[in-house]
Amino acid sequence: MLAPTIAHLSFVRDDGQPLAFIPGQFLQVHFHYADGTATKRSYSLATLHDHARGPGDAVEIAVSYVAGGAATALFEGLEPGGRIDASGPYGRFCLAPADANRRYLLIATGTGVTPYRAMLPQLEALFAQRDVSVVLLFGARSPDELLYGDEFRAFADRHPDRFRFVPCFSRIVPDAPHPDVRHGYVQQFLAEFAPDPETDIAYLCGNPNMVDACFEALKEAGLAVPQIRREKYVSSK
Ligand SMILES: Cc1cc2nc3c(=O)[nH]c(=O)nc-3n(C[C@H](O)[C@H](O)[C@H](O)COP(=O)(O)OP(=O)(O)OC[C@H]3O[C@@H](n4cnc5c(N)ncnc54)[C@H](O)[C@@H]3O)c2cc1C
Repeated sequence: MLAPTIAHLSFVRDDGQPLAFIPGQFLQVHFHYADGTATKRSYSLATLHDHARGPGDAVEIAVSYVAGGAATALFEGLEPGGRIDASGPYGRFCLAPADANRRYLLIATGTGVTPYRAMLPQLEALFAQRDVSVVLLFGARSPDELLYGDEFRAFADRHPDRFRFVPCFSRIVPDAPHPDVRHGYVQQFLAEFAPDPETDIAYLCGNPNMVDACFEALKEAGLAVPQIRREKYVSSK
């Protein structure tokens, strides 16, 4: 468990092949409702590619349990070694290396942060190539819901001039928080980072209300729509 109601699940393909994907993409899990109707749900790939080893990694996702949810029931019933059907990768919520931006504003709530975990090795490679910095604003209710928080903090400590990790807790703030911790919703703190159409590209991922609120705030700050990339976690049922 990554958090009280969020599981990190790791799979391998039946055929033993790696799943080639671009960080930011998702896969779709296929299953049936009790009446036999086919359905599917999407999950962002959280896998950290090890560039030295190549794309031979497990297929990792973070699943937030939704009360009464059909896919939630599927995952809850899954034993270690159990199998699911999935297809992918899909999606274009990916860093575009050709972008000439100087800063990425990466914004997420909940499991919406998983694409950014997958992007860390790519960002590290980018830091070596050009003068680019990153601010990761991550909204969670409480410290125990800060998924992969230790990994993001360690990455920020390794790249203090390039990567800022700003956890925003809406309900419970930790005792003796890191100076970058904020109390409130992510959209409340966007202005603090002075979004700038001359330098920035923003990525928004997770809760649809958060994505819409940040999208509007970034447009007001002058960013053009192509500078604001969005992935809304809506159920595809
Ligand atoms: C591109 C994309 C990527 C996604 N990536 C992830 C991911 O990495 N991890 C992840 O956990 N989810 C992710 N989602 C959401 C995921 O696909 C499912 O929608 C979610 O897991 C709920 O599925 P379910 O079958 O359990 O619930 P459903 O049977 O679809 O819904 C049950 C009830 O819960 C409500 N509901 C659905 N989702 C939520 C929610 N998030 N919060 C509160 N109520 C809800 C529904 O309106 C419905 O009333 C992603 C969605 C998209 C479109």
